[in-house]
Amino acid sequence: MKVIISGDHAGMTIRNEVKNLLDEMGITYEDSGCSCETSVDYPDYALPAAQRVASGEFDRGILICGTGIGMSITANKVKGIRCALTHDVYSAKLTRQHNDSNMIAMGERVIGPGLAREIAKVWLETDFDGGRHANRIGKIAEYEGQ
Ligand SMILES: O=C(CO)[C@H](O)[C@H](O)[C@H](O)COP(=O)(O)O
Repeated sequence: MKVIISGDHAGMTIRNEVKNLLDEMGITYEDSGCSCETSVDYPDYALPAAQRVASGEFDRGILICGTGIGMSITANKVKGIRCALTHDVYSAKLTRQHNDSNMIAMGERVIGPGLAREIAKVWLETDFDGGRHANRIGKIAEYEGQ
């Protein structure tokens, strides 16, 4: 699995924590987030990351900012992206099983690095259930014109 991780100036600590996790799990990743000496605009980081997941260059994407909300809104504008805002482990698991989410977003002003790591871990390890959920995702794709 290849993962792209990105984020703005408000998510540096969690971004680094998740990168440690990816290293420990032996997962190949690219960090396309800001270097963040100054304040930046999250769409400039969320959009390219989402496009690179949608194109198939990366299998999954993880976005980190202050709340996760702006980055998830942005990523979901890209055709083929199912980005879930996840601040608990249960949702992280279910969004893989039911939504086949290919991206998640988390907010460093909402949760701490320990929880973010657990969320990312379960999300990376959980498979899509398919079945009735595939039909539902198919309806989203149909709307997108895929
Ligand atoms: O929603 C957001 C991006 O997805 C964020 O929470 C931003 O990180 C946040 O808006 C940045 O706020 P700041 O006051 O400019 O640091």
